[in-house]
Amino acid sequence: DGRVAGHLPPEPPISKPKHFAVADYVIFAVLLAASMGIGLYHALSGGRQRTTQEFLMADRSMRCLPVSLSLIASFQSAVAIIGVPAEIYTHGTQYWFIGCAYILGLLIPAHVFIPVLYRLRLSSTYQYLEMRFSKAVRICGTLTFIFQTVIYMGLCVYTPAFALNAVTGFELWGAVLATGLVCTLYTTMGGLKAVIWTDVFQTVVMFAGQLAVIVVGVQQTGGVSEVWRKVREGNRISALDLNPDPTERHTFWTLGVGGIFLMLSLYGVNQAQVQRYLSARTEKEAVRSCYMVFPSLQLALALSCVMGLVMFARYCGEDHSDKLGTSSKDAMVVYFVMDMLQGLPGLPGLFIACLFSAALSTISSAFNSLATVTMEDLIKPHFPTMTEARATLLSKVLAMSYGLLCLAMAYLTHLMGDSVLQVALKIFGMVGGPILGLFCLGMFFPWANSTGALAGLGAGLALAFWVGIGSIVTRSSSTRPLPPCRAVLLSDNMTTAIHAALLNVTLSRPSGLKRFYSLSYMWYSAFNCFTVILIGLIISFLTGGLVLTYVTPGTVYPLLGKLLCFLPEHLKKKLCCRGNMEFCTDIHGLQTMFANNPGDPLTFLLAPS
Ligand SMILES: O=C(O)CCCC[C@@H]1SC[C@@H]2NC(=O)N[C@@H]21
Ligand code: NA
Repeated sequence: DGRVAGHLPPEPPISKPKHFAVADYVIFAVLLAASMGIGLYHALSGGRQRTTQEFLMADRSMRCLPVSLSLIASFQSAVAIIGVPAEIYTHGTQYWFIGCAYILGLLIPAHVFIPVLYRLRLSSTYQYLEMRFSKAVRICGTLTFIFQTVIYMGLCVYTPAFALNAVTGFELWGAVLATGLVCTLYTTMGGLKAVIWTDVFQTVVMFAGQLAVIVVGVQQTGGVSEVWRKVREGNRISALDLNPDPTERHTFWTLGVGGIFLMLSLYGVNQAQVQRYLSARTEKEAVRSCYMVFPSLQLALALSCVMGLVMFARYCGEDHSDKLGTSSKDAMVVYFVMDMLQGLPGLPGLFIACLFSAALSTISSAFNSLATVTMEDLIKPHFPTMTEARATLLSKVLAMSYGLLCLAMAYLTHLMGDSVLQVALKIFGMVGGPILGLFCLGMFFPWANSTGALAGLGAGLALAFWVGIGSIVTRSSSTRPLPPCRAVLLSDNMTTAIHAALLNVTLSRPSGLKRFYSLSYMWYSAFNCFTVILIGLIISFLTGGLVLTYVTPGTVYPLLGKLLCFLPEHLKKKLCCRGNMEFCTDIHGLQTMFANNPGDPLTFLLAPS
């Protein structure tokens, strides 16, 4: 075709996207106004947010559809909208395998965590820790959650503003302030009802914005087949990578298995999600809402991955950081969107609305849950006589102050690394993992006591931060990006020769501590969860033996009984896991058990100290 091998026709020069048209600002303003409207509506309707039951728990009256859309919105923010396409653009579609983690990652919360937590009729999920262990464990759990959420919130506020500013000069702190204030206002006025219904609206806007970018992007890149060809050429379609090496950043194991623990820490025990489950009118509605999350989460994942592929087909993996003034691929995603949508009035505004919807719905969930746990776990226990009016007012003041605090945190997270997706996943792994471990220790190990729980949490967090900070400091978590697709077109045998040469260059395998730091951050949740459980059991054993301490009814899940469900009933009784959720829950029952079968293998474990 007249082309000399190795020379491709030059890519059309990308013109710097223009600033926004009026229509774009109008769409963005409509989003903020609509969110405010929903907040105002819930402030003036229903019980007018006069009680904490309504303000923090939506009167436990919600149906499964809004709850499920709100569950998606909580952990699908601008970080995913921008970070996932950047991930796919740079490293290929390996990340898409995290979708496999959504199956068990939602089934276990639906059938293990929700039944236990719903039947205890909690407001804060950390009340569970006091019922199962002690007040000290509850306080530590709450403080850990607050720490995690404040940092995560900062990241969620900063991401859209930073990316927009890098590409379009969109006023950075003006956007952060506008987002933060609107969000604080409607959350403070309308409580959980407003947060859930604005989440529903914002999730719809989020999907619409991503779809628009994909449709326009495919059309402007020459159609689906052209996109597919370019993506294949640039080998961005990753094959199933079964490499068992835990330091390999993204493989089927780190995403599909490690991702399950990440999902459990978010959809099983995270206050923002548990509060939504508890706001459902019945346990069945709560379980159904958890099931309904699955298709929407897969859709969200697919949209952001396809967006990354279309972006790759457009720019072929080249680096345009010179035009952007920043090397982060996250900013490049916004550049791609503005490049696609410019000249289509209103569409850039739709994408901005999509970005800020994703951010708003996560930030509002975050600091509504912060206000709830601060109120329920840290304040109410010390002021039992506080009147409803004062308690609700205080909750509103808390929501406001957390909103302002997150603006302050915004900048800190920017320093944590270049890929926002990676920073978010690390935060969840480092802090969410140990909290998950604490709940698993309580629910599945009746022998664990509060000393063990505290020691386990402490060890888990210490190890988590050692690995996490270590990986950031030694920058051992960044992986080489795949080559752009404009690599010189080589004849086949030349390519094979080069691959062979590359393969026998043994990559410098990190050893010892360096290898420890290069553990994939997708394993942080699992690794930290198991650390908490292991240390928790050992310390429990050392501080009280495996004597069964009194366990509050309903706080233990008969995991043993369920796993051994194939055993005949009398054997299960011997293994001391009776019926549903009432595992050896009363001293009398314990003594009866001794009396009935003195010789059984477990008795010495249960002998009164
Ligand atoms: O988007 C964010 O704010 C956080 C990044 C994604 C967090 C995890 S990834 C697995 C699960 N699926 C989601 O959509 N969010 C969570
Ligand atoms: Na969101």
